[in-house]
Amino acid sequence: MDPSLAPNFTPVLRSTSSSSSSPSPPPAPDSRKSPAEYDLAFPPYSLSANRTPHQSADLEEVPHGVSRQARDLASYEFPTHRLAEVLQDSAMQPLVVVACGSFSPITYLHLRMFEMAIDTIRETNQYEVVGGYYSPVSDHYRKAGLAPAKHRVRMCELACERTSSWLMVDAWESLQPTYQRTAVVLDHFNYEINVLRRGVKTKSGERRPVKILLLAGGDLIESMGDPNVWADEDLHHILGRYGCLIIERTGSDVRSFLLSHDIMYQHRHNVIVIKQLIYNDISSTKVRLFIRRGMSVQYLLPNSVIRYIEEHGLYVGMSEPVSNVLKF
Ligand SMILES: Nc1ncnc2c1ncn2[C@@H]1O[C@H](COP(=O)(O)OP(=O)(O)OP(=O)(O)O)[C@@H](O)[C@H]1O
Ligand SMILES: NC(=O)c1ccc[n+]([C@@H]2O[C@H](COP(=O)(O)O)[C@@H](O)[C@H]2O)c1
Repeated sequence: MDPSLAPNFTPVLRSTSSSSSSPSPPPAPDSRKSPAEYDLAFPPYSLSANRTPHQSADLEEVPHGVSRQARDLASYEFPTHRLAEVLQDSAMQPLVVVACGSFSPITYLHLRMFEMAIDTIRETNQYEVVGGYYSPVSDHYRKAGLAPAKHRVRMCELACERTSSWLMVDAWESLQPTYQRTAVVLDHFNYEINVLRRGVKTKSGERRPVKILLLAGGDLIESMGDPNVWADEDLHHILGRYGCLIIERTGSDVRSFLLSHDIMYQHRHNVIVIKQLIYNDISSTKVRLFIRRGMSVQYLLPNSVIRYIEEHGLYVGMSEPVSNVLKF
């Protein structure tokens, strides 16, 4: 059944206590907390499309722990600590941006993708971004270079909490016992946000459904032309029911691809292409290679992620086919 049509909505709204002005004492690293207790030292930021363009977070050195998500489905909770509860401008449609991928490891490019997206979305004057999520793929996605999902989720968490004021990581996909297609992952976000939480409130108290958009690079979109990788039915679901924000990637001609692909063309009004005004081509594959060769990866990914990789000895002993590495 279409999850947004499920009867008897059960609103599960988070507490607003995190807006308290007095900072709490720092929690122990990796302690389990309820979503409402996340990041108490930092008030939630408005993600209005009209937010100050230069708002940033410099949290790298903040000496507090970053909550760790559940490591099994039994204790899983959808993270909402940075999901806006109230739409600031009722003339706008609320929007959540979701990036699916390996993130092995997450880099500054993956973080920049969301900032490029928010700038482009603001220009449309149609949407207000109320949340942004990474959904790292599970270990069942057999791709060379994947560190175990628990590490990839944790690195994304560190990157989000230490360098961003609005991004979150959802571990649901990574905890599934089998590989979940992207269409299913987007349905999960829709279920959590629009069915269980009934969207977001406007200032007058009315509830609005949230539009969910997949954020992806041009290479991922071009892979949608391969019927062995993506089913047509899934593409109609992803592009028709949800929608897509595509970051142009050096060397990929997204606009020609959109024009030539029948399903993409059919749903073109649900697709927003993001031009990279400053090209960023940081590649996780290259980062893994540098680590294996003992080279520096400083300034390619957040310090907290580099420290985590070192502490856990990630990527050091692995090997990848030369053809993989030379592609990037
Ligand atoms: N240089 C880039 N420009 C635009 N988008 C990118 C770029 N690199 C990655 N992406 C996008 O980031 C998302 C997550 O990518 P993912 O971690 O799965 O692969 P990757 O970054 O290419 O890493 P790997 O090198 O391990 O294949 C995908 O949507 C991908 O298209
Ligand atoms: N049919 C599908 O739903 C499908 C196919 C290929 C990749 N993906 C997703 O795209 C993301 C990135 O994949 P790659 O790293 O292989 O480009 C992953 O989250 C993966 O699950 C989904």
